Amino acid sequence: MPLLELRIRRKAQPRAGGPALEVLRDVALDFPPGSVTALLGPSGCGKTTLLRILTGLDTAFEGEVRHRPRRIGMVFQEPRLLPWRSLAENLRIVAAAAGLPPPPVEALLARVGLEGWAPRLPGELSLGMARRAALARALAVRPELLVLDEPFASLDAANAVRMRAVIAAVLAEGATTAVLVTHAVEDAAALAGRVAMLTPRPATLSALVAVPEAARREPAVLQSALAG
Ligand SMILES: Nc1ncnc2c1ncn2[C@@H]1O[C@H](COP(=O)(O)OP(=O)(O)OP(=O)(O)O)[C@@H](O)[C@H]1O
Repeated sequence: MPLLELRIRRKAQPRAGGPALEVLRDVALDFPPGSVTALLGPSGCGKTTLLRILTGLDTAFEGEVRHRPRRIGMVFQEPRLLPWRSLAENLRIVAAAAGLPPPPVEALLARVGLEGWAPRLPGELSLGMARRAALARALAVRPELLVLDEPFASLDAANAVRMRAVIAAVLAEGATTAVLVTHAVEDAAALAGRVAMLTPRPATLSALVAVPEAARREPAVLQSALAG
């Protein structure tokens, strides 16, 4: 995968009966192949909007995205699994849509701690399990780019720990370029190679720092690097 280049000059959201809301301004970011980037920023600053532009879900912006890969795996806060399809079918459908042969469903589900769940329906899963199923589905497209939007939001402590371990294992393989939106410096320190920090809206890039090795043990080190 060549260097993925994001160049947003301006992104505004139209608002009924009022001026458009300027969400992003002058955000230029390159994503080297195999890099893991955490996007940090205050609530509502435009992180999800940036992800939607990066992945091509939103094309109504001024700027361009160069070398967007063909196979992109996404995990949204809402798992968005097809409710009347088994987990196996949910995985097969995205792989087929990407023009891939049937994916190794059992192996993918085992990887996220859902062995034996292939024939079950999404409604039988807790939020934590559904989020992990959504990750298995994202992996079913053999993603060149993996996008994780607040993967730990609203999970109880046990499920968050489990999700962190699964994501850490996937990212450690280094097979994919990844972008992780999170509020937590601790998660950025544990999982990412670098952090892109956004300002309040209209969001622009305020810092881009490599995660210092010491921050893996002591996340406060990353906090100081971002502040400095
Ligand atoms: N479809 C839309 N129409 C109008 N406004 C929108 C739309 N989507 C997002 N917005 C607004 O754009 C701003 C940025 O939203 P976005 O979801 O990208 O922020 P965020 O940083 O991901 O937020 P959070 O951290 O709370 O998830 C917010 O003020 C939001 O209300």
